Parts: sequence; C-alpha cells; structure tokens
Amino acid sequence: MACEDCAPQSLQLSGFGCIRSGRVLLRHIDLRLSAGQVLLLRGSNGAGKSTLLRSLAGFLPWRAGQLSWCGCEVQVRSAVYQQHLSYLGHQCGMSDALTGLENLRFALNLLNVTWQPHKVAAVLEQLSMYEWADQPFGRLSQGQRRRLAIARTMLSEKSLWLLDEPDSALDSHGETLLAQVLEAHARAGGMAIVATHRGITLASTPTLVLDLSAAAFPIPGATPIQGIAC
Ligand SMILES: Nc1ncnc2c1ncn2[C@@H]1O[C@H](COP(=O)(O)OP(=O)(O)OP(=O)(O)O)[C@@H](O)[C@H]1O
Repeated sequence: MACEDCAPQSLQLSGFGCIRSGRVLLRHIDLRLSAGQVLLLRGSNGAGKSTLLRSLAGFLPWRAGQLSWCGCEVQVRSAVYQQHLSYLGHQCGMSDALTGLENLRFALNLLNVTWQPHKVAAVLEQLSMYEWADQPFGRLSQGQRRRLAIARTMLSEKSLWLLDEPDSALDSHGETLLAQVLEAHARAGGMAIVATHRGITLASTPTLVLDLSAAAFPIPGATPIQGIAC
C-alpha cells in the first residue's frame, strides 16, 4: 500500500476541527511535522491538547480536517497511518497486578514487536528503571509509572509518538531523561507531538510549538505555528 515505507516520513494536519461537550472546541488547526521534528502542544487547562492528541490517535471523532501521512491523504484509523504511531495518554494503560516487565512484554506482544532482552534492559537502564521493573506496576510511584510508560513508547518501534503530558510526575532528572529520549528519537528520524504544561527544552532538535490558548507562551528557539481554539 502507498505510504507504508516512505522515508523521510511526515505528518500534515489541515483545517482540523472538533466538537466536545456540544461546542466547537478546536477549529482551523494546521500543523506539519517532518522526520526529526518535535511539536510541543501548549495551552491552558481545557484548551484541547488531549483532545487534539486523542483525535490524532483516532480515539475521537473529527468535525473537519484532513490528515496526510508522507504526503498521502489518509483516514485517521487507517492501518497505513496507525501502524506508525504510539500513543501515551494521561493514564499509563498498564496492569497494576503485573510487574513492569510483564506489562512491557504484554504491550510489545500486542504490537508484534520482538522481545529483545538486551534492548529492554538498556531502555530501562536509560530511564533509571531497571531495578524497579520486576515490581508490580501498582506498587510503583507515579513518576516510576510514567518512566515505565515512556519505556514502552521507546520500545514500540513506532515513528510517530503522541504523548500527553509524559512529564507529569517526573522529577527534574526524569525531565532531563525525557528530553534526551525525545532528542534521540528525533535524531533517529522519528517525530513526536507532546502536550506539556511545563515545557521541554530540546537543545538540538527542531522544535515547533502549537499553542491552543488564546494567550501564547513563547518558547525560546522554538518555531510557533498557528491554530485557533474557541
Ligand atoms: N470525556 C469528555 N467528554 C466531553 N467533554 C470533554 C471530555 N473530556 C474533556 N472534555 C472537554 O474538552 C475540553 C478540552 O479538554 P482537554 O482534555 O482536551 O484539554 P487539555 O488542554 O488537555 O487540558 P489539561 O491541560 O487540563 O489536560 C474541555 O473543555 C473539557 O471539558
């Protein structure tokens, strides 16, 4: 099928609009993301960051807009697009009863990603989670849970990451690690759209910012793009 093996990859959203709770929440949202770029989604509580991410993941209905993957117009739920994305929401989506490792194995199994013990160990080491990974998920702290969810994203082998406040509950070391993870993903030709309140500083990665609030938050070094939230 067309678009499956395009390189470099790109994502384009044009004229996106959606309704939530019976009112137009977002309209005229345009964005374009190329391989190696990260887009930070900013905006006040309720501005629509999660809504936009969930819409891009295919979880919420669209009122308007076109999605293109590698220059080809696609449906958001089409396999040609979905096979490339990894979504991390506010909830980590892990079983409390399973250990971290068991959760990762289960998730990778679902994604049909081969379990590579050395790679898993390296990712857990990178996130300072190696020694915690055999604990039941339900016994981990919130920040540890978030780190494990980030590990799952890293191991997913997907090029487009949709991350909803991945920095929530992370300590400052965790924030630094997350920035490193995003930079490495971008260096490898990946893309990420990241909702964040605190902002994430990516020193060596082309960073775009879409602010869904009426009042913009300028981020030094980042390129603002346009969108309208109602
Ligand atoms: N399940 C839902 N059903 C109906 N409306 C919802 C639902 N979840 C959120 N909304 C509404 O959609 C709007 C946008 O919410 P959304 O979660 O996308 O904002 P956000 O920018 O991610 O906010 P936050 O920074 O608080 O996470 C809000 O006005 C909210 O009330």
